[in-house]
Amino acid sequence: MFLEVNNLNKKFNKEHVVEALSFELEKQKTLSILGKSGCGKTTMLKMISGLVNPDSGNVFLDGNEVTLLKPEQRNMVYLYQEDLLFPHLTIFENIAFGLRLKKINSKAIKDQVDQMAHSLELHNQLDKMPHQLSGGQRQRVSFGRAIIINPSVLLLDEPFGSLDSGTRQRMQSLFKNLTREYKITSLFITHDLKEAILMGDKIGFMQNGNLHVYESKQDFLNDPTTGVNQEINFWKSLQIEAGSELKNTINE
Ligand SMILES: Nc1ncnc2c1ncn2[C@@H]1O[C@H](COP(=O)(O)OP(=O)(O)OP(=O)(O)O)[C@@H](O)[C@H]1O
Repeated sequence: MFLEVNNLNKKFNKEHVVEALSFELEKQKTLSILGKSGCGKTTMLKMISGLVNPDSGNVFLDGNEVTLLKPEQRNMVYLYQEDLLFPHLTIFENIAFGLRLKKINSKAIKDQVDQMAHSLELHNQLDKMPHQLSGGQRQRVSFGRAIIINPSVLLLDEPFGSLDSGTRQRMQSLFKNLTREYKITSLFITHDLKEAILMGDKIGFMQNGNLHVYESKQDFLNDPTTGVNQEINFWKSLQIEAGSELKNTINE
């Protein structure tokens, strides 16, 4: 398996935030992760990326143990909602940043940034500075900057949480296309049920520091312990209400 997480544990003071957490993920798949606020999702991503050390447990990437490697030695990128761009660099240079660190030649950098900017529909924005872009455009730059260095795993912590619903939908389909084009493996934390279902090849639900990954999306939808049924029933009841209101209007 490409990413293997074995029995991770983390306590902060006396609080057991992540407990006996294990799961696996195939290459080029996206695992959506849902779970209540405070259940340990961010702590889990930070341990996988190396930003927080686990008390015990192991992380394997492509068969190699990375548990105690520094974040920059893992080739993973952790991306969160308000990921900041470099304010003094143009959009081109923000996207190119990781390639410049790798000392790639200028012609190859230009080609790769141009291709990425086209995929992200940012090709007319490359000369601007970050403060001249909208929130959704800035979020796309963050993605471009993360993906262009070809990370082994992309760790996304509610990446679209701050966007309005229209922009969020466009970002979801853009991200879907990017995952295919750039063959991305990712963990995708979200509080939005629909987004989890749309974005994930698989769905995991986190509770009390533990993650359960379902065999199929249907298995997740069938599990009464997640509360997902209540949400679906709520939307269904609205539909029924809207339908009967429509009928009444027609009959009046
Ligand atoms: N550095 C820290 N020191 C002490 N406690 C922490 C630390 N980081 C996280 N916690 C605690 O661990 C628990 C889990 O936090 P975490 O951020 O992982 O949750 P989450 O599931 O990502 O929540 P949310 O959905 O609200 O972002 C919380 O009770 C939090 O207060």
